[in-house]
Amino acid sequence: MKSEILEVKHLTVDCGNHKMLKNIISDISFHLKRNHCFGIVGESGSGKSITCKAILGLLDKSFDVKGDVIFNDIHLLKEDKRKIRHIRGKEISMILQNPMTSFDPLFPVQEQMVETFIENLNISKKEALELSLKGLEDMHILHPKDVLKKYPHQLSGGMLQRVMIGIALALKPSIIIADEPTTAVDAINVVKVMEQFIRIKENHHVSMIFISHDLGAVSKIADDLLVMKDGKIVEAGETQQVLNRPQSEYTQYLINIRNALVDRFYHVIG
Ligand SMILES: Nc1ncnc2c1ncn2[C@@H]1O[C@H](COP(=O)(O)OP(=O)(O)OP(=O)(O)O)[C@@H](O)[C@H]1O
Repeated sequence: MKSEILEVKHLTVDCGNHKMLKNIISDISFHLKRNHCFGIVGESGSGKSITCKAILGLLDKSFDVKGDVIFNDIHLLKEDKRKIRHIRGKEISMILQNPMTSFDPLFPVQEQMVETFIENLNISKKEALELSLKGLEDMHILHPKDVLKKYPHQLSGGMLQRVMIGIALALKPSIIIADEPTTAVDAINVVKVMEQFIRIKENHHVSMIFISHDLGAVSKIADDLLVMKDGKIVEAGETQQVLNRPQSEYTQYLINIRNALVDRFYHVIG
């Protein structure tokens, strides 16, 4: 078995038509090792989300995607849509920035979890119900039976995100892609959501791509790091090496921002 579970080779994304073509991602290559966490960091607009959407075939026709994305010997950019949909549901789970957009506001959480599990795991309704409860228990969510009966708007962003992580994990994917999973979460829940991710990394056999503009958050969890700016790779390497001996001015700038924030935090709390 290869040590890399996902390889991205020379990924390039352009947007628009022949009259006005805008390059968004330029020649990105990296690989995700099995049971490792790969962090992608960069400021807003650097191309982190478009990179992940391109990998998963989630970009619409206005985008032109070139390069190779190889998951377990399957060339994702060349496969037919049905197979990709199956891989996306079962093998690669994505956790989005805003959990509210992942749920249908009209149905209680339980119904949506059960439906997702039946569709992706081919199990009975009773088994799907049991798995829903277990999914929330695994996330250390208190009163899981009550939470299951709630509609999405009755839960906080942080709670919904933890439900989302519970669903993603219960599907037992090979890869989890988390795109800024703490953006829509309040400060107290950010810690809880980060704890869940660190626990997942330690206890579950899952490979992960963790995307954030926050170098501090990424560095807590990622084994390897890729720094992006304007759709290009600025720097890549083992996380500690990148943090301790940054080779580019831009990475140093991100480290300085992070250090200034930490200093300010300790100043405020005395
Ligand atoms: N639908 C679109 N059409 C055209 N350009 C787009 C579209 N979506 C994103 N872009 C452009 O692609 C570039 C990368 O955007 P992307 O959302 O990947 O950045 P990001 O690093 O994920 O930032 P953020 O953290 O704010 O989401 C930006 O310049 C953005 O303006």
